[in-house]
Amino acid sequence: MTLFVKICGLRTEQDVDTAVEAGADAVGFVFSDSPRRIDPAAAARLVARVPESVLTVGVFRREPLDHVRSVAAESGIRAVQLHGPEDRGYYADLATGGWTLIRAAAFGDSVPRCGEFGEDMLLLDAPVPGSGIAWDWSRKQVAAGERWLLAGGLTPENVREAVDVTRPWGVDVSSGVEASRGVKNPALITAFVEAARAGAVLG
Ligand SMILES: O=C(O)c1ccccc1N[C@@H]1O[C@H](COP(=O)(O)O)[C@@H](O)[C@H]1O
Repeated sequence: MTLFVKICGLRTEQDVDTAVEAGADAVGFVFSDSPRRIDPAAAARLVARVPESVLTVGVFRREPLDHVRSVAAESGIRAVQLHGPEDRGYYADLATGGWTLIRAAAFGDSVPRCGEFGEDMLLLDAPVPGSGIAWDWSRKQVAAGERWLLAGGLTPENVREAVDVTRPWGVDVSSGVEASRGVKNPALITAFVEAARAGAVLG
């Protein structure tokens, strides 16, 4: 099994092409308040460049359901990642749209289980998403074998150790592959994907 790698917060053609060529499994576009925010029309142009084999993910934080549906439809993304307090009804509604669902839970929340809200993947993140601040990964609460992604403060330098310690199904990064806040560095994207998969022993 290969480690699933998602590169998030992409805003340019070069970002997308670099992530795809590096072998990322998923690319993310942020549609909520963030230095990485992108509008749905611009995202649609980038989504069109992404091969079918790579999952396109829209990232939302505390947005109304109708807004998420409308942005997801306009941009053409295939997965929705939610960072808010959405309830099971919210997930059930989105599931009818056919999107792959990713539920983000902050470290420190009650012990999360992948699928308990109907999500397809669970993302265990720092309390402030997209901050680039790492948390104590050794205290991760997700059971081995679940479809979960580790996120929060990952970089090309620390991702290997983080994977060895936590044995996630996948990893997700934004700040750690940037030259400055909101601006990706292609060399760091490539280095991150390579480092994440180098000698991985997965649980
Ligand atoms: O990146 C953001 O600005 C963002 C905004 C709102 C919700 C989620 C956001 N990013 C997610 O945060 C983690 C990665 O964070 P880091 O920068 O690598 O520490 C990842 O799940 C992004 O999708």
